Order: sequence, then C-alpha cells, then structure tokens
Amino acid sequence: MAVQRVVIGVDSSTQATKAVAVDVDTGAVLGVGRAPHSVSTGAARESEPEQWWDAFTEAVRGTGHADRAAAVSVGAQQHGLVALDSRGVPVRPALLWNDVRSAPQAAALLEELGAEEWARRTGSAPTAAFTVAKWAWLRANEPQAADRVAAVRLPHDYLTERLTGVAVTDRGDASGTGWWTPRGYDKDILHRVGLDPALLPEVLAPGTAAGAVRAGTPLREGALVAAGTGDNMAAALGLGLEPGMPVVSLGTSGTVYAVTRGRPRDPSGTIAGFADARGDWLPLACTLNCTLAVDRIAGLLSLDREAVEPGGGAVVLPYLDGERTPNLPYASGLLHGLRHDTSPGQLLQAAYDGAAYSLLTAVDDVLRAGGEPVDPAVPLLLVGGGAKGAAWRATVRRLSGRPVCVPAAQELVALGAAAQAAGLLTGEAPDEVARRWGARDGVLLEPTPRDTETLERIKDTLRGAGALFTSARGPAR
Ligand SMILES: Nc1ncnc2c1ncn2[C@@H]1O[C@H](COP(=O)(O)OP(=O)(O)O)[C@@H](O)[C@H]1O
Ligand SMILES: O=C(CO)[C@@H](O)[C@H](O)COP(=O)(O)O
Repeated sequence: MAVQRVVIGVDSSTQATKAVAVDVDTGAVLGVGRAPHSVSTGAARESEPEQWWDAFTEAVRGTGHADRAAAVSVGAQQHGLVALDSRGVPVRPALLWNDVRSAPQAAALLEELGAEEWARRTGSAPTAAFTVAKWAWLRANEPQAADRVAAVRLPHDYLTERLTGVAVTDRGDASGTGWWTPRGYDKDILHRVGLDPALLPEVLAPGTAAGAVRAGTPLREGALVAAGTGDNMAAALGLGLEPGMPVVSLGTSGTVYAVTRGRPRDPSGTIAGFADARGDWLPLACTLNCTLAVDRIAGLLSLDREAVEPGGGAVVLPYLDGERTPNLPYASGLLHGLRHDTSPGQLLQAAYDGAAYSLLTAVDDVLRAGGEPVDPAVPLLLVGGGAKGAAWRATVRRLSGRPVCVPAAQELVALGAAAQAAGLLTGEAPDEVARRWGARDGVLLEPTPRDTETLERIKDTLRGAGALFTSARGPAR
C-alpha cells in the first residue's frame, strides 16, 4: 500500500490560528487544530507575535499530524507591521491591518505622491491598513522603537522565518505593504518613509520553497516549507479560483475579491490592487467591520445573531472600528431612521445590511478593476466564519441579487496554504491541487430579487452623514 502523504496548512488570522492536516492525494482533511489570539482594545489594534507562535504551535499539534507532515505553509492576516530588533525579537507588539491610528500618515503619503502615482506603482492608493502607513506611524510616534528595528516582516513572513530561519515573503502578501511593485521593492517609497530595503525579506517567485523546518519547532525537522501568503490570497488558492469568479469573505474583515488576469490600479482607494500568490492579480475591497461588529450589535440588543426580522426603515452603519471601505477611518457606528415601531430584530437586520453593503456594491468594481467581465449570473462564492450563518447568507443573497455558492470545505485559508505545501511535493500549481481536492464544491443558493430599496436607503444615509464620519475629532474611543 502506498504511504499516505500529509501536508499542513495554517491560517494565522486576526482572532485565531487554524491549522488543517490534509492527505495530498485525496484532499481528505485528517485533522484540524485551533488556538485563539488576543487583540488589544481601545484605539489600538495590536497583537503579540510571540502569541501567534504559541497559537501556531498549539494549532499544528492539534491536527494530530505535526510530526509526520512532509510540507507546511502559512497564510496569515495581511498588512501587519512586525518590527524586529537585531536578535529577531519584536521591538513592540505588531500593528494590525485594522488599527486606524495610521490614518493621518496614509493621508499624508497619498498627498505627497498623489493617488494616481501610488496606483501606477503599487496598484493601490494606501489606506491606514497598509504596512507603509504603519511604518510611517511608528517613525512619527515611537522614533526610539523605530531606530531599534533591524527587520520588518508581515505576519506570515514572521512565522515562516520562525520555522525556517529564512527571511522571505511572497508577491501576494508583499503587495499589501505599499512598497512592493511587480519589479521589486520601490526604493523611492522606502526612502520617503525612511525604511532601509535591507530590512525587508526576499520576495520568492511563485512555487519556490522558503526552506525546511529547523530543529526545535512543533513540526518535523526537514519538512518543506512553502512561501506562504496573505490570508485572502491563500483562500483564493484554497478555492482553486479561476479568473473572474467573485468571492465574498465574512470574517473579522469583510472582503470581496477575484483572481484577474489584468493588473488593477484604482486611484480611488476602494479597490486594493493586490497580486495573487501565483502570477495573476487579486483586486480586493476590504471592510473593517464585518462579523465582529454585527455580533457586537446583536449582543447590545441581547439577541441571538440569527434573530433578525424583516421590514422597518432603519439604517445601521456598524463602523465600530472606523471604516476602510468607504475610507472613513474616523467614523463610528451610526443608527438612522429609528421609529416607535422599529423592532430589535429589524435593527439587527439593518446591522447585517450596513455591514454587507460596501462589499456587495464593490463586486462589479473588483471584476472591472482586473478587466474581467461582469456577469450577475456567475455565483458569488461565500466563505469565512460568517458564511455558516443563515442571516448572513440571506443578507448576501438579498443585497447582491446573485446566486450564492457556499463551499462545504471549512477553513479555506488554511486549506489554500495546505494546497501550496502540497504543490511543493507534487509539482502541481496550488490552485490545481485545490481543484483536484474539490474544495470549491458546496451548496448553490438560487438568486433572489435584489433589494434595491435598502441599498438606496443605505447610500442616502452614507451620503448624509458627512462630517459625522470625516471629522478626526469624532467620539472618543
Ligand atoms: N455559525 C455562525 N454563524 C454566523 N457567524 C459565525 C458562525 N460561526 C462563526 N461565525 C463568525 O465568524 C467569525 C470568525 O470568522 P473567521 O473567518 O474565522 O475570522 P478571522 O479569519 O477574521 O479570524 C466570528 O467573528 C463569528 O462572528
Ligand atoms: O486587511 C485585510 C485585507 O486587505 C484583511 O482581510 C486581513 O487580511 C485580515 O483578515 P481576517 O483576519 O479577517 O481573516
């Protein structure tokens, strides 16, 4: 009998690390591990990289296959600034993608170079989420810490380096920094923000291994380690996406993206012009307030997250963390249109609608940004923790008017990382591996008529909110 070949894929996301052990030949998931992270509250969104490593250790052990996997790969939350000293120890906690304190730096960088030029060079007009804005924030606010920095990493690079001892990254995650271009790091941008290119990891070509697992980790010494990538790029691999298939992901962040053959360059800042982990592109729109914000509002209303009710004219813009799409880093949550007969369940539904609005109105923009055809008959692939919820599914169907496919596979980021690891062993492209595994198969939900009335009401409220959302002197946190 042939020996079973096993790989492990890891998703180090904002709230938790998840790991899956997968049979390379059949795609069967053999074991799953999980461990939570903590994120700071208040104005900051920070996590301790050491805690990611501990969670990584617990999650890969939890798969039950850590000591026998032949290859491994790490997908992780994008954009985070991991700043290390000369011993490889973080000089401070990592600044996460949803920390909007870097909004003034993002605005200043945009002003300095111009949105068109940013988009031409890096594919994106940076918002507070981008690593370049976080580095500028560190230099402005904690210059002594910045002076001690000997290496700058993204979350997935940090974990890959802990595993291998090698400082590498990939084009997908690097494209969310604001200093990566298809021809390499942009020296001029790095110079403008005072970052020495020597502090950055090497960008590996797609399909290249990062190295091998070194001694003293929970994994088998010598196992191959793939380059890894950002979590959205890893999910695209896990779904075996082909160009033009739109995906909506409902997690801590809400994202909408598609693999495209054309390179996106959106100066408006709505669509980030990311690269995918292979040789294509991944235009993406991201919101800061998705499942956590809606769950919080359900909690405030003392309702179960499924206790939604239709009707009523209220609009909830659940921008509890500020917002990135639309780019309103100083915003807070807003309730408009409350009446005597508005029920708690209607308010909860309004929160779902407000959270889904920016994602579902960006689907066509994402496709157009990468030059792919817009066809409303193509199903939206719905993934992430929220895709398990009936209220989320119904909201996405009603506000998109499209057919929706919910893949049966769970943990698509970790699965995509596993497919990348498997590709190192078999020589296949990772997306081919995922298609062979059938990771995209799932339930197809028929389209329902698009609720344009609700979309218009939300649009009007957004337009009318004006200075409430744009003032840097918004309500204190
Ligand atoms: N059955 C469910 N119904 C609706 N939402 C769910 C369900 N299970 C988990 N979630 C939501 O999924 C979120 C976590 O999703 P996930 O994609 O794992 O997030 P992240 O990758 O950002 O850490 C939680 O915030 C929770 O609200
Ligand atoms: O910032 C982005 C994408 O640009 C986020 O999608 C992060 O990558 C975090 O993802 P989750 O923790 O929600 O998975």
